Amino acid sequence: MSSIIAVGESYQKFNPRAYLQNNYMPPRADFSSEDCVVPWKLRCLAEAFATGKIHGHTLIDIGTGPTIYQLLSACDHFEEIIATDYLAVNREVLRRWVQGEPDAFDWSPYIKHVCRIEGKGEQWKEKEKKLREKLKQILPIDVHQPKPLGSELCHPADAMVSTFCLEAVSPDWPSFERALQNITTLLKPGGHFLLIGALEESFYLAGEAKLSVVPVREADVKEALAKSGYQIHDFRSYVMPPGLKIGVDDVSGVFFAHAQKKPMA
Ligand SMILES: C[S@@+](CC[C@H](N)C(=O)[O-])C[C@H]1O[C@@H](n2cnc3c(N)ncnc32)[C@H](O)[C@@H]1O
Ligand SMILES: O=[N+]([O-])c1ccc2c(c1)CN[C@@H](CO)C2
Repeated sequence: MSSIIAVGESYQKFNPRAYLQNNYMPPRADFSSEDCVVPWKLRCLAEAFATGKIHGHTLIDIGTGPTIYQLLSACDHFEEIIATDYLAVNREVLRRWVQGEPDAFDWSPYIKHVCRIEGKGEQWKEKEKKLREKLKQILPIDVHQPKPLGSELCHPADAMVSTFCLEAVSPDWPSFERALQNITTLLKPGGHFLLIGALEESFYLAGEAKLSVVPVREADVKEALAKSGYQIHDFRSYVMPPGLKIGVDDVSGVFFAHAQKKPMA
């Protein structure tokens, strides 16, 4: 288990601002082309919610980090959104965005893009206000614990999202699969799960921190989801173009999975 402790220690140096700079600013955050990675991720999420299949009272995001893009299409379909992260610094970054602090990261290009692709004529300031109102809890989490939230969550969530967390916090494959089992206890039977992650990545940088990543392939993710009792509705992969391999990691691509936890047998 010491390797899980080593992962936790490596995250103490995680710098949210550097992480945001590396992954959520140009060139990776280029909205001029649908071929760019960030528009691809936002489109996967918008299309999943546009099916109308994913709705309910509470959605939980696992390993939210300092980002909110992954919640922009979700916020129209839930009353309450619970964000979670292992690091207090990330929970604080989220709180500052929710409170509209002037020095918070500017997500407006993302919010404008999602309003555009959703095509509902929603004003971006409305969507920003709606997400801030629904982001009611920002909780500590450790996906390596059988009860990742401790005793915090009183009843299972109606839906779950997780982006770039499991493979970035698991020292090896068995640990990834155990973490997936652990977070699956937070989702109600029949609940939908949207999972985004890195393909065949072994490290990424976040300021002083160099984080180890367990390299995963499409087949591994599909197998882990099946073993954790999910039916897969949609699975897509994005190949990282050379121009977006900028030295902040060695990621080969990004996967998107829309899965549903099978009802109790
Ligand atoms: C690569 S970042 C992903 C952030 C964000 N979801 C995104 O899409 O960019 C991984 C996140 O996992 C968090 N994390 C680290 N150890 C964790 C653990 N044991 N359980 C849950 N989250 C953890 C980190 O604090 C970090 O915010
Ligand atoms: O291309 N992207 O949009 C993007 C966004 C976030 C992350 C990556 C790539 C690759 N590294 C992961 C951490 O394992 C985080």
